[in-house]
Amino acid sequence: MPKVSVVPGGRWNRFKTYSTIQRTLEIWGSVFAFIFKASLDAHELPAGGMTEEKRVMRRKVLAKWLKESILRLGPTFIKIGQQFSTRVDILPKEYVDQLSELQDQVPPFPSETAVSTIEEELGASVNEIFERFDIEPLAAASLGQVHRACLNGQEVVLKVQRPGLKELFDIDLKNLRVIAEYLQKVDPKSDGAKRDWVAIYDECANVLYQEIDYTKEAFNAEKFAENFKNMDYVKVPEIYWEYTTPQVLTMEYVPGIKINRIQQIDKLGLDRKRLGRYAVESYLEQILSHGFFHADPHPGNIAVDDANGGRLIFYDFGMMGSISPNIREGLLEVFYGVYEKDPDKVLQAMVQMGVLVPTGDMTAVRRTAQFFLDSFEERLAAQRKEREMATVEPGFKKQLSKEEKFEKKKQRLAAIGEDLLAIAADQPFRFPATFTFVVRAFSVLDGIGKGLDPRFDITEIAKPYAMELLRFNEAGVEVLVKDARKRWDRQSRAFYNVFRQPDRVEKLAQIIERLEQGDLKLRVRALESERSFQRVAAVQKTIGYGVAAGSLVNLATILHLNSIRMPATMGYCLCAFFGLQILLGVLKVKKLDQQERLITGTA
Ligand SMILES: Nc1ncnc2c1ncn2[C@@H]1O[C@H](COP(=O)(O)OP(=O)(O)OP(=O)(O)O)[C@@H](O)[C@H]1O
Repeated sequence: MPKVSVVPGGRWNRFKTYSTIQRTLEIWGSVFAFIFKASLDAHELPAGGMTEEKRVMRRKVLAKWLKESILRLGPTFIKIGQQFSTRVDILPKEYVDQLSELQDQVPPFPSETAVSTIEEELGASVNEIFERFDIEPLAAASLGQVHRACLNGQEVVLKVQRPGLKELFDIDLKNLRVIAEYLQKVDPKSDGAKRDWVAIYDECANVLYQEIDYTKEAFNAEKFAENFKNMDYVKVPEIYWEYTTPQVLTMEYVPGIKINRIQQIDKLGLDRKRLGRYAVESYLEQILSHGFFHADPHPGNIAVDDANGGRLIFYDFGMMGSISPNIREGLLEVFYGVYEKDPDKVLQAMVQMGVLVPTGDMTAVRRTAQFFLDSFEERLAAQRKEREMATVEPGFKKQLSKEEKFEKKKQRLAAIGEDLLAIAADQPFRFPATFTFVVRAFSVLDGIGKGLDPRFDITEIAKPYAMELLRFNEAGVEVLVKDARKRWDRQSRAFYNVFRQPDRVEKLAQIIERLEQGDLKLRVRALESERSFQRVAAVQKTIGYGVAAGSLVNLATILHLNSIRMPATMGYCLCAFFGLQILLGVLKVKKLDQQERLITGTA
């Protein structure tokens, strides 16, 4: 049996060696415990009946348990958990919140192990290489730890990887692949491109293996630094390539104050508002101009110092995102569409980017886009008003009561509920992983910005900056030229149409004639009936599973009574499988009923 050496720390750290079987059992133990807890939550009715609040509370408790299990299971799961903490498209909010806390909670490993890794990788003793080497680590992280040293008179830091990671990843990922394949089969949303668990697994595995090669991180850091070479408000530590290997990364020591340490930033006398603006602008620059962005901007990875009147220091380039030029152009087009409050422009850009797949019924999508553009505008106006009030009357903040919030939510749902359900049924949106990282980056930035300046408004900073990019950046100019061309085409078409009116009347008459003759058919979409059919199908399927489970339990019992053990056990197992399907079916029907109640306003 292959043995893997794992370092001390949590449960995964307790043993020096780990067998594949032990590790597999540990992983599956946690998986089954999670399934058991989740099904208990789904079944057990709390006192006083189930309410949305109680459901959220149960999800919170389970999500917390999951986070703790992930920490017990160690690096592979922590890193995958961190990746999932961006997937608002896959996980409920409570899970996303808990998984976002998975940073920097990993214990360090013995410094002697770090020293022997450095000596093995660099081929000499630390005393020979460095004038000084700090045995006490500066920081510990999930995949490695950071030590300070002095090299040829320069202050440097060395990021040293935990030993045995590759072997641990190999075992863990084999097990995770089995889980992904199972989810692919049982998740009703995993058909086609809707939620491809195996593809998600492949993506996670790929990112993980990339992260344990520090030469890739060094390369990313240099590319990032090169992109920002003309902007002195961004600092990236310089790489010492001669002392960098896949497991040891040596770079310039750039101390700074973490961007969420407000008091310390104030002590340095830095302009917090300006730092918040820099953070947003640097991200717009990365996403819209460079197409290469830091995909993990948590406050541990961004610091500030007082050089050049206050600058941002970026650490950790293990997880970077790339955006192709056509997506960048598409994003600028979306932005331009939002700016112009034109839903067609926004949708067209989304189709071009492959985020929206035109389905038969695009009216629901268009109406929803219009609705969101209007409410976005409304929200901005309300915020503007609130700010104005706050200047006149310091401390003013309009707080909506719980009832008011609920009423607003109900009104919103009543306005577009039907369309949202149609979109949910057609599933025309595709959400590539890169986008989830972009969304996550901006939501983290929003948090960072609000910490720095309570009046921080990401949209206000983004608007003029993105408009500038639109005017001066190559992709932006392309967007404007395309738009001008489209406007010109529309105007010339309108001019041409003036002379084509008689033709059109003739065509209309022909269509009416064909309708009368039955050559043409109108397709009418009745969303209510579609939903009813969906419910009937779900009920029918569940009844089918019930019949199968009932027959199997009878058959297995007869076999068992006649001491035909093996087939009887198989019968019981199959019966349990069908039982699980019944449970999933019942949950699905319940969910459909709940949606229906929301939409008809009978909730
Ligand atoms: N060049 C540097 N100069 C000064 N401090 C540094 C430098 N690089 C890293 N650090 C410190 O070490 C900490 C951990 O570094 P880093 O985030 O790169 O590690 P990591 O293993 O990639 O972490 P994780 O993957 O968990 O985010 C940083 O938050 C920072 O405090």
